[in-house]
Amino acid sequence: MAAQSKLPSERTFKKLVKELPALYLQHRTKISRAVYLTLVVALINRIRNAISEQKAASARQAETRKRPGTGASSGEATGRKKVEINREFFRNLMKLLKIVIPGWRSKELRLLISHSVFLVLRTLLSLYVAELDGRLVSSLVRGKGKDFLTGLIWWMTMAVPATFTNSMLSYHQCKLSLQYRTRLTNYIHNKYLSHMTFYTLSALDDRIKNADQLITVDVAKFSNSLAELYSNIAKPVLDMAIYNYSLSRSVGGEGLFFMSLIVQLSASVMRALTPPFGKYVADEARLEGEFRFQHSRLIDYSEEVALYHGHEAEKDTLDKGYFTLIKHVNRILRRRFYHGVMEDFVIKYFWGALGLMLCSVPVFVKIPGVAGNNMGDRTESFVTNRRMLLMSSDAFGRVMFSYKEITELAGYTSRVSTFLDVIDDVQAGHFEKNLVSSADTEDNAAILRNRGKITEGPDIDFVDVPIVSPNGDVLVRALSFSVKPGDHLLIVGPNGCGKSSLFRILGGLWPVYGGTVRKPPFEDIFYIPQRPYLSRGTLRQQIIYPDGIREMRDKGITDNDLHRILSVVEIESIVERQGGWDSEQEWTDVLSGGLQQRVAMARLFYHAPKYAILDECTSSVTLEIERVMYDEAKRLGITLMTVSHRRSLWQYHNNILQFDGQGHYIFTKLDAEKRLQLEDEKEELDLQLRAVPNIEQRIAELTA
Ligand SMILES: Nc1ncnc2c1ncn2[C@@H]1O[C@H](COP(=O)(O)OP(=O)(O)OP(=O)(O)O)[C@@H](O)[C@H]1O
Repeated sequence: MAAQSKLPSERTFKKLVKELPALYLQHRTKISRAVYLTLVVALINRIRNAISEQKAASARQAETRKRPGTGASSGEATGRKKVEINREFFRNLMKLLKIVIPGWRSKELRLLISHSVFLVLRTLLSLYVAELDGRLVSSLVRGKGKDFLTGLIWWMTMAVPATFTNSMLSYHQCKLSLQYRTRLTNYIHNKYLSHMTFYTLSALDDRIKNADQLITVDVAKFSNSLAELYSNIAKPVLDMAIYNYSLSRSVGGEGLFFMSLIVQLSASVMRALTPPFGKYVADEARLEGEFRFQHSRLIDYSEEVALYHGHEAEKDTLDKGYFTLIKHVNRILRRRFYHGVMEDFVIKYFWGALGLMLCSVPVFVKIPGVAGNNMGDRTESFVTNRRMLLMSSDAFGRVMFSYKEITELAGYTSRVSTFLDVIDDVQAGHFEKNLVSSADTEDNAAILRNRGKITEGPDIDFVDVPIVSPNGDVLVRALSFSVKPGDHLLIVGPNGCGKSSLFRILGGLWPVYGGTVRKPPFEDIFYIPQRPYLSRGTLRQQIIYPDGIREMRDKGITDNDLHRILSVVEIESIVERQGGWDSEQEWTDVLSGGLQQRVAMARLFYHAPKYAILDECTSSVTLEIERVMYDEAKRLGITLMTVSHRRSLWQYHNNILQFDGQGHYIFTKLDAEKRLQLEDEKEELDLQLRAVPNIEQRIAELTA
């Protein structure tokens, strides 16, 4: 409907066409005729665009009507996808522009304005230089030495503002790119690091694969591309307008108009033949991200890979990633090559010939109102016109080339804005992840559709809460248990039964699909995993994480207190060994697994929360240290929730939550009777395990 309203009625259109010649003749000067003709072309263009938009809209309507039953033709769908500089691109770009230029008083807008002032200044200076050039050559041809010398002095004088302006332009462009990047990075960091989005994006959603690459590389490329595009478009457009206006004064508006028409037509053909560079760029960035990710994975797990001698397998994966990327880049290179040949031929040679023809107009045709036609005048006007024409065609060429740059910008725009959209979506609680097949059963699907209730209270209480993994696997249908202060809870069960998942729900990382979860505020629960997280920073920061030194001081804790905490877990010597509290190291490399677990326990004692979740966090320490840790935690009044297979830990807990790995569980008191039962179960399991080699031995005997 919107497209229809843009079209004039057939009657108005016919009337308009009839009146065109009469209106043209009413214009007396060359300039007003040129302006008039340009307006007519613009009008025709608008009508043409409106018609094609209307056609596209009706085709879309027809397709929507056709889709149920017959199925849409995929060719048309891909065809539409190929047009990347579409409404969606502009909508996304506007959204990003609002972030990078947040208001009328922003620094970015001020930079943009002063950039524009320098752009205008440079065009005016170039115009003056073109005229000066003509005058200089003319005075040479006429043999006027004094005029020539004066011209030369002016020429050198103009060099000062011209060179300053040029440097200012590149300075502004770089500064703008930097500003855009800073705004966008700040905006993304604020979103990405709030509401645990960095976790949900990678664990609960499949849409964004390499957030790191998006934030570090793609945002920089987008900012660069946007800053470049402004100077690559604003300046040539301005140049074209000013030079064409000046040219029309000496070669006549009609000549210029017909030349513009031919140029327009060839430009349209070129545009139609331009491959979708935007999509190529987006794909390339994605493949680059995947390749980088594979390398950073190798660095993260270098020790494990080295111990497995897994370098050949890793090399295969890396080579595959690299060749996929290079295959794509080569494809783009080939397309760019053919496109470059066409572009050069049309822009440099075809349009150059047209320009020469235009410059010859004042020589062969007497233009009314243009003074003098002797040798000197002709030379002056030819030199000036040719220079202006070269600059104007160069400007037009740059506008044409910028189409390619716009498509590249479209690629980055699409990646960055998709990233922001997915963040919004995920923060609104909507995830997209490949589900396991069991998620399709009606019961499980019903669970996935539901949402439970989360309330705050002094204790932990789960009532009929399902445990569901991010890929839709229902591990436990309805879990109920509670932990009151002082009720230390032991959680046991086979691998993958959902023990850690329970904590992910408690920590608010995974959605609650049903029932009710009551839990204390976030700062009252502290989590210690099997592989403790050691941040970048000083040794002190490892103990007080996630607090900073200011929070530590606010709490009235000193380095001596930290020293005392370390002495509980018997690692106070590391302070001296590692070069003091302020020494910075890659702590995961310099501390052994057991030391890292002790640092994590020290962290727990520093924070002394109401509840602590200990997820296999003492697996690498001796039984003696484990006892010290548990005694100290209890002394500090911390209620413990432990996941562990270690029998030695049973004595520290008075409740047990036991999963069977089949979706069932028992929540009961961990008294002497239960301990005996667990002992029996464990012994039976050990016996079964011990029987396995015997069976293997028997098979070997039989087959021998
Ligand atoms: N981010 C994730 N995406 C998909 N599935 C997941 C994710 N995290 C965990 N799971 C799945 O959820 C199930 C339960 O995992 P969980 O970590 O709770 O096991 P666990 O009982 O703690 O096992 P373990 O004793 O081996 O640590 C497993 O099948 C696991 O594969």
